[in-house]
Amino acid sequence: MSLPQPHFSSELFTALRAATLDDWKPYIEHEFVARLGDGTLPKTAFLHYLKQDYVYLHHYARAWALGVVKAATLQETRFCAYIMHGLAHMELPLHVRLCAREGIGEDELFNIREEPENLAYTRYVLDCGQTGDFLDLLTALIPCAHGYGEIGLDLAATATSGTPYQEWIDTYAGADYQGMCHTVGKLFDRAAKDRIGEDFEKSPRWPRLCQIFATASRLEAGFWQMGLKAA
Ligand SMILES: Cc1ncc(C[n+]2csc(CCO)c2C)c(N)n1
Repeated sequence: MSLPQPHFSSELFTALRAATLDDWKPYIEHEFVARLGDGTLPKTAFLHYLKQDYVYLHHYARAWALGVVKAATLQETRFCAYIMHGLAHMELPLHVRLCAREGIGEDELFNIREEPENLAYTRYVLDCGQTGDFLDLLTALIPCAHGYGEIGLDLAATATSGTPYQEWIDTYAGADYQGMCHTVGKLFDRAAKDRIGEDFEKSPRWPRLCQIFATASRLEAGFWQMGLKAA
């Protein structure tokens, strides 16, 4: 079955996704995702994922902060600072609230032992930003942001009614999150055009961008698999 086309209207995302579909599909169609949709994902697996994700989001926020440093225009700086602020003050507190309902406090969250899959992914993204430029960094960040947008849309269309994960699905399928993906996609295209021109695939940097995008997608699939270990 072929995946539906997402609507993020980023030319570069669309091109990278098409070029690396063998790594993209196992992320988007992972068993963890399917079981969020049909409601069979054990709560232990979801909570394990959520606790690791708290630490993940901290490092992900640091990576957007690195974007502030690597930005070449004030618009890029402002945008990265805006996303980082949203992560620190909205996304992370949401995880804290979800975990608090299960009796897990924020101290425990901050001090959890990071799984190797989590360490690998977060530090890989930061390393892409440190060794590369703003475009390399964004290419490592996009599979996270856009992948969840695509998964949200897929699940909103296919989920079994009554799944306990409906709130999670609605968050990522919702207009706010989809709008954010759209805005990030526009920034991504602008950043690419400013650095490698309009014809992305002809740039000498294209193979490296594909490699970064595919690696981040594989690390996302690994993150889902890590969640299932607690099932
Ligand atoms: C492993 C992992 N990958 C992706 C996301 C999704 N995500 C991370 S930050 C953010 C909001 C701003 O981009 C979203 C949707 C996640 N939570 N955990």
